[in-house]
Amino acid sequence: MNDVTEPDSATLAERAKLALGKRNLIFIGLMGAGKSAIGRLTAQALGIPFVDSDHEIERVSRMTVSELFAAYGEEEFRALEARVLKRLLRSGPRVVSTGGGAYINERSRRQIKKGGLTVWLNADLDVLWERVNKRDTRPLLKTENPKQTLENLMRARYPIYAEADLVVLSRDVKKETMVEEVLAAIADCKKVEMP
Ligand SMILES: Nc1ncnc2c1ncn2[C@@H]1O[C@H](COP(=O)(O)OP(=O)(O)O)[C@@H](O)[C@H]1O
Ligand SMILES: O=C(O)C1=C[C@@H](OP(=O)(O)O)[C@@H](O)[C@H](O)C1
Ligand SMILES: [Mg+2]
Repeated sequence: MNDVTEPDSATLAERAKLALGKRNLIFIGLMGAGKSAIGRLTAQALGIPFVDSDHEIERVSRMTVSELFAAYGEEEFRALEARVLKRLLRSGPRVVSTGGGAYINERSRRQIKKGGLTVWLNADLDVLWERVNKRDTRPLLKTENPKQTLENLMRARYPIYAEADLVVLSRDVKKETMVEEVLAAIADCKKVEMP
């Protein structure tokens, strides 16, 4: 028999890394989708650096995301986020987890699209809610009815997230399973890296 029928001896992570090439892998999606957690584990599996844009924003500003929203408002936060993302995406390959609103901002979205391969962690409302209601670190959810706010954000944002190169369904399975699905999506990605 010829080579075509032989099993691929390279591991999933190796195949994903090869397919990614020099591009960044950029996680997008709503709060609670798992961008920060799954992004970090995916970077480990790929053996490339990881950075979370919210952490980087907090590091350079020496303020938390909540403090930034309270002191300067969302518009200023988005401007800072766009500047930070531009710098983080300059060289690859690395895994970049963004905050949920980054891809919704036109300027950041342009940079993200230019900056690498995007993967949308798509999750349903109950999964997201179960995860985000345990913490109060998300200023946009400090409303009278945060679950309704989350649902409104889903309606407004999901058509935009859908522009991502890859989509993986985020749900209550082991994080390692999520990572494997992300790696498989990258490895199977037909979009060829441009030189
Ligand atoms: N597959 C998963 N199973 C269980 N918990 C998860 C999973 N993915 C993420 N989480 C948890 O959900 C919470 C939100 O995840 P996080 O990575 O902060 O999301 P995001 O950065 O998209 O807002 C964290 O406590 C994280 O550990
Ligand atoms: O959805 C958003 O607009 C935001 C999501 C947050 O990040 P996570 O998606 O990692 O929670 C953080 O950037 C900020 O609170 C705003
Ligand atoms: Mg996050």
